[in-house]
Amino acid sequence: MLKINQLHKSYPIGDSSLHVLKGIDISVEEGEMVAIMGSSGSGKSTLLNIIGMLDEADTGDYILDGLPIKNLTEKKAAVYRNKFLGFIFQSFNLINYKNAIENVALPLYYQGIKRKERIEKAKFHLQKVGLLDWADHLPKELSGGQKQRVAIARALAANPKLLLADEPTGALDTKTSHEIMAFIQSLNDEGKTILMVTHEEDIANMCKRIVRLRDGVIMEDKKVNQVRAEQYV
Ligand SMILES: Nc1ncnc2c1ncn2[C@@H]1O[C@H](COP(=O)(O)OP(=O)(O)OP(=O)(O)O)[C@@H](O)[C@H]1O
Repeated sequence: MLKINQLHKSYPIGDSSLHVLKGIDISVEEGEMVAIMGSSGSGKSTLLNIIGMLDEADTGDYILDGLPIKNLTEKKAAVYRNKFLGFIFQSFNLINYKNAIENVALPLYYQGIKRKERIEKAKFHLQKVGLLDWADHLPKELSGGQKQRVAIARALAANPKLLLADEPTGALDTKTSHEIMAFIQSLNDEGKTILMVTHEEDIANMCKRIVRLRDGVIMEDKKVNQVRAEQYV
């Protein structure tokens, strides 16, 4: 699914620079569910943003689904992003003035899909996350867990090969976190490849593999016995 070789990334800070990723090597196969952990500032989000083609590495190779991701025009990057990737964020990133179904349908608009089909597909995905009855509601009328479900439905709408999640349970209480993780696990059971950043050890243990970063290098990369979230729901 993806292969990264000797990835480096620095940010300019005044006259000097901050070397954030220092030679990352990682491969993720189709069907995996991987947690990226590490203390604050270790480079987790930077790595996820590069994998998500929201940012670019300085040096190193990144191959996504057989395609080398390097020096792409913004237009081409946007096409690949829409085709391959779905994003879930800690703060949901829903559009406040659009209702749930319009939020879910939005990525399909960027794929050039006609309105009727967009709404049909959005309905299907809202149903999948159990929120069809809430289709007409604005984000402010939804609970945190419901907002994250809408965000997951939106991430799934364009049928991405890889789901990227940055602290998807970071803004949720424990019970809701477990409900969301149970749902994410069910997506992985269906074959979706998932990569998530988390601070929480119990959430990471609900993945199948944990990669630990420290100061921009991978300290540990190991398979784990997946804890099923539904037992806590
Ligand atoms: N756009 C940027 N410009 C300058 N420095 C940045 C930028 N983005 C991140 N950094 C710095 O790079 C380092 C790594 O940041 P990153 O967000 O990847 O860490 P993280 O492991 O995700 O941390 P957290 O768990 O706190 O979100 C931090 O020191 C951060 O301040």
